[in-house]
This record gives sequence, C-alpha cells and structure tokens, in this order.
Amino acid sequence: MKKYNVAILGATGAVGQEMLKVLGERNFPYGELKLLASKRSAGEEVEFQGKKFVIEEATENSFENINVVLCAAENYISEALSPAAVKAGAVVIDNSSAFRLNDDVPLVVPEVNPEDVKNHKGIIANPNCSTIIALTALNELNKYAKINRMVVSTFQAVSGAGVNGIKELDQQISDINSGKTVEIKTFAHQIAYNVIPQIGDFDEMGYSQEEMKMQNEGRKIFHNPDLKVNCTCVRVPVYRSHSESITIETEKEITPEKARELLANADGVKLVDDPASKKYPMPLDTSNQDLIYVGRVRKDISQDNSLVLWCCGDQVRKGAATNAVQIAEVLVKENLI
Ligand SMILES: NC(=O)C1=CN([C@@H]2O[C@H](COP(=O)(O)OP(=O)(O)OC[C@H]3O[C@@H](n4cnc5c(N)ncnc54)[C@H](OP(=O)(O)O)[C@@H]3O)[C@@H](O)[C@H]2O)C=CC1
Ligand SMILES: N[C@@H](CC(=O)OP(=O)(O)O)C(=O)O
Repeated sequence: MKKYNVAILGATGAVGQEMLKVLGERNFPYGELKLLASKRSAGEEVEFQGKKFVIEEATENSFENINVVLCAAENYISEALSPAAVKAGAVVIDNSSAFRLNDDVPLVVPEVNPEDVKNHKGIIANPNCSTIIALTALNELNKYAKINRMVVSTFQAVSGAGVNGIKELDQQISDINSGKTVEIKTFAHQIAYNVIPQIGDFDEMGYSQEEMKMQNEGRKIFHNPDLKVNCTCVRVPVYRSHSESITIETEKEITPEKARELLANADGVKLVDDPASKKYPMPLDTSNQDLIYVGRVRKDISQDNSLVLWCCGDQVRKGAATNAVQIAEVLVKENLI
C-alpha cells in the first residue's frame, strides 16, 4: 500500500494531539511522521504506536518530502508556514480560519461536499468547529428541502479555546474551591460556574467573529450563497463537545417524522430523540468520538416550514482533527496527493 509522509503542525495542542490519535485509529497510511510545534516544545518526546517521536520546531524548511500537512495552529502561524509547505510539494489541510473564505481554497466537510477537494491548489481548509457540527447534522435535511435560513445558539466547550482553555477552567474551579482569587487569562470573564456570550471580537453590527462563521462558511459548504444565518455563540464551563440549538426554515415543509427518518440514515449522525425517556444529546455522552448526535426534533410553532433541533458533537474530534484526517482520506482515495 502506498504511504504518505505526514506532518502535524501544532502537534502539542488540543487539536494536534487528537490528530495523531485519529491517524492511528483510522489506520491512515502514513510513512514518515513529523511532529512540529513552537521552539518551546522542540525536543519533547511523544510516544505513538510504540515508537518515540521528537517534537521539532516548525520552520519554512520543515516540509521537504512531506505529502500532507495537518495544520493545527493559529492563523498567523498557518499564514507564515502553509505557503512554504505548498511550495515544498505538500497539501496543507488547515484548521485555522486564515484561508477558509479564499476562492481557491476548498472548505470541506467530507459528509457534505467531498467533491470540492478536487479544486485544491495546495491548501484545503477545515471549517469552524461549530459549523462542521451543524452542517453534518443538517446535510440530509438540506438535501431533502433546501435550508433558506438558520437561527443558531451554540454552547461551546472550553477545549475549543485549546489547551489554555482547559487549563483555565481547571484552575478556576480549583481556586474557587480553595478560596483563592480567580485569575482570568484566556476568556473574557470567569468561565467556572458561568456562561459567557462572547467568542471572538464583535463587529459593528454586534456579531462576534465566531458567530459570522456559521453564515459565511455555511454558504460556501452548502453552495448556497443566499443562506441566511443568525447565530449567537456562548462559552460554557464544559470540557469537551459543543452543543447547538438550531432552527431551520426550509423551502418546503419537513415534518418532524420525516426529519427523524432522514437523520436516522445520515452519514456521521446519530439520532438520539426520545425526550419522554429523557434521551437527547448531551456533551458528556458525545465526547471522544466522531458522531454528531441530534435530538429534540420538533416543529417550530412560531412559523411555517421550520424545524427546531438540538445537536452535540466533539469539536476537537469531528469539529477539527477527524474532519481533517477524513479530508486526507478523500485525497488518497481520489489520488490527489
Ligand atoms: N480546539 C478546538 O476545538 C478547535 C481548534 N481549531 C483551530 O485549530 C488550531 C489549533 O487550535 P488548538 O489545538 O485548540 O490550539 P492549542 O493552543 O491547543 O495549540 C496550539 C498549537 O500551536 C503550536 N504553536 C504555537 N506557536 C507556534 C509557532 N510559533 N510555531 C509552530 N507552532 C506553534 C503550539 O505549540 P507549543 O505547544 O509549542 O506552544 C500548539 O501545538 C487553531 O487555528 C484553532 O482555531 C479549529 C476547530 C476546533
Ligand atoms: N473558536 C472555536 C474553536 C476554533 O478554533 O474555531 P476556529 O477554527 O474557527 O477559529 C471555539 O473556541 O470553540
């Protein structure tokens, strides 16, 4: 079997560490494996599949002989290093938001628009985590009856802000329980025992950057430039898995029964919808795996052709690492690397 040399850029981060796990779990046919991070982590050892790997400092010269770069670093790092990786002949699958809306960069959720990878020019973008979760959940409904409008509220786990987000919740809980003063570094306010209706900076309309991604990226992935989305993103003191309350308005009616039938057979989705038995998706049940759980499916009683649903998914997995590895698998299958 042909092997592909893989580099993970940001290998010590929340997403990078998960990428390594997912490569192993899905038996991705990797040959050479390079783990890249900042100078701070260079020299650290990581054990993977019985072998020791040493973290290297990422530089423009890190990508010789690499076929695929799984990039899990901030925008400015991806902007600085992805072009060098492409120049060296690699395909970059980028988790940052740096290139997502560029015309020559496919933005791909493999369950929804895998064919878009064909137009890549070296960089393929992984969408925003909440957007991946919502669109995976909605794909079959959108195919049955085009979605014209979405109203979304997200409840986003602290790991969405990386390893520092996890540390901050841990630290604040421990400080509060031992009567110490709470320190705030990563989030705008105390996150322990709180919810914060801000993820990213606000624009002049009052929407945060994170909130606008659902519309801007959703339009590109669904190939629907007229899709209208109104989104509110909230950080909650949950470690893993984002939850979303979603209302969709469709071009023709989808009854809740039909929606459940479509969701029960949707790729990447698990229907958990039995409220009478207290069964619905919750982050504690959806973490460390890849399915997007959907439930609480019901008619929107406030307007026609509208449905309300609730979904949860592990944003470090399907919302980031797994989606990226799935894109690499499409490239392999289509002989595009
Ligand atoms: N967390 C999530 O759920 C999701 C994250 N994303 C996106 O994925 C990317 C990574 O996020 P996440 O894993 O959460 O972040 P983390 O903060 O957990 O990890 C950041 C990674 O970037 C590395 N890094 C920092 N500075 C440099 C540098 N100068 N050169 C090379 N590498 C560097 C860090 O290495 P070191 O340890 O050495 O500092 C670390 O490996 C971001 O673009 C984020 O927006 C997308 C979807 C979901
Ligand atoms: N901002 C998301 C995670 C993320 O990194 O998104 P993006 O890749 O769109 O910046 C969160 O905090 O939960």
